Amino acid sequence: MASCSVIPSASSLVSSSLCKLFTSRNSIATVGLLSFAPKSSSFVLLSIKQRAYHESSFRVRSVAVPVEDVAGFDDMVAGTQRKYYMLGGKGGVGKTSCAASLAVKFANSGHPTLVVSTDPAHSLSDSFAQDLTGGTLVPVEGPECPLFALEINPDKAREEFRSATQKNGGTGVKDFMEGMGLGMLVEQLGELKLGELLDTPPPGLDEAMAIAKVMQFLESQEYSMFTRIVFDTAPTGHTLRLLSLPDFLDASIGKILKLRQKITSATSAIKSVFGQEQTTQQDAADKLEQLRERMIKVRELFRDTDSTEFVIVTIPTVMAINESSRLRASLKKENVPVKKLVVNQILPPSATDCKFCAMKRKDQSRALDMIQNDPELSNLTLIQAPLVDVEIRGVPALKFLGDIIWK
Ligand SMILES: Nc1ncnc2c1ncn2[C@@H]1O[C@H](COP(=O)(O)OP(=O)(O)OP(=O)(O)O)[C@@H](O)[C@H]1O
Repeated sequence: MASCSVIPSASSLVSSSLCKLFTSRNSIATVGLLSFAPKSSSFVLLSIKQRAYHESSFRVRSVAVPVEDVAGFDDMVAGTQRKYYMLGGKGGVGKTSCAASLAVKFANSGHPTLVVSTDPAHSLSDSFAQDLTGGTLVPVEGPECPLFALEINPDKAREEFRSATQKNGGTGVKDFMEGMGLGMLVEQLGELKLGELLDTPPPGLDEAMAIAKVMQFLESQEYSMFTRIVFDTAPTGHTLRLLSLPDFLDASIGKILKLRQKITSATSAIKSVFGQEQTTQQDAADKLEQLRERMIKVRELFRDTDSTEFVIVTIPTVMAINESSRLRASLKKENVPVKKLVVNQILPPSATDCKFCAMKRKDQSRALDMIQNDPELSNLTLIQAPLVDVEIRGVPALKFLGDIIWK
């Protein structure tokens, strides 16, 4: 009977690829093993073994895959000037695992590092197996240099926008325009799409606000120690909307503010009579201006080739590769620097293959060929990451994955 290579036999374990997960005395470790049931032709979760350990450590079985491609980690780690890495791609391909493993690797290489999730569906806490929620910087236990994590709450960011654009909890364009002292112009401003902008904040805004918030944090002295910032971004669709958002906001807000300026200067004598109201209007205008400036900073950050790199993460399937190709094309159009493509969850090589694995491997190999022939992807540095047989959770497991991917 063909054996399934996803479960390496004991003899195939290579000592250098063993990962030690440190657990406290008598702790419970859960190890999930994937196996193949030839008769049912499906993967089954063979066993979830709960083991009580008296030792202070245990070993996770893992596959040894030769990684020929080099990620250029020496370049990534060189220098102490601050660098930003944004990891993005299709949903579920392993963005969080790759981002968290990169952050651990940076921290273990001497860089005080911050890893940030701007994905509305956060999974950093799950990935690090620590509670990182709360919207503030939380220290991650384990790495040699300080590693902090931050899960930005997109609802809060959205709320901030609403409060900046809506006066006294009111809704709608009219309230807002009145709040800005522009009530009389509501009818004439249809072409600015203000309704869309103010009532339903544009998609991508929460992500942009989240990134802006991080940059705000980083400007303060308190956070100046971080030399590497790793972003675990939301799936492709959000990223694309995020990229086009600053221009949209810049244009819309810019027009509103210019208009307001004109009217304010023309009627300043009358306005000064309403001292209090003018202050409120000024507050609203200041907040909008601040938002516009932040969005411009986000746009600049994404395009700064000296300090920023966007890393695309994918899996070897036709759908994921097609999406990555479109993402790369959009990033190129927006002048966002991309050099690397991580192809995650590649089946490890095997001398003996079950039918399912053989088919799967063929399929993956076809998908990998697609990358070689894709005009958007073929010139990127290809980093191949294996599918490992346990879920990547916790710092030791992330270190293990990071040492395979980031070389
Ligand atoms: N190389 C790998 N080998 C085995 N499992 C993996 C690997 N990479 C990721 N996984 C697992 O795949 C699942 C999804 O990974 P992850 O959360 O990193 O993806 P994601 O792209 O961030 O997802 P989302 O788009 O939902 O945020 C997780 O259970 C993770 O442990």
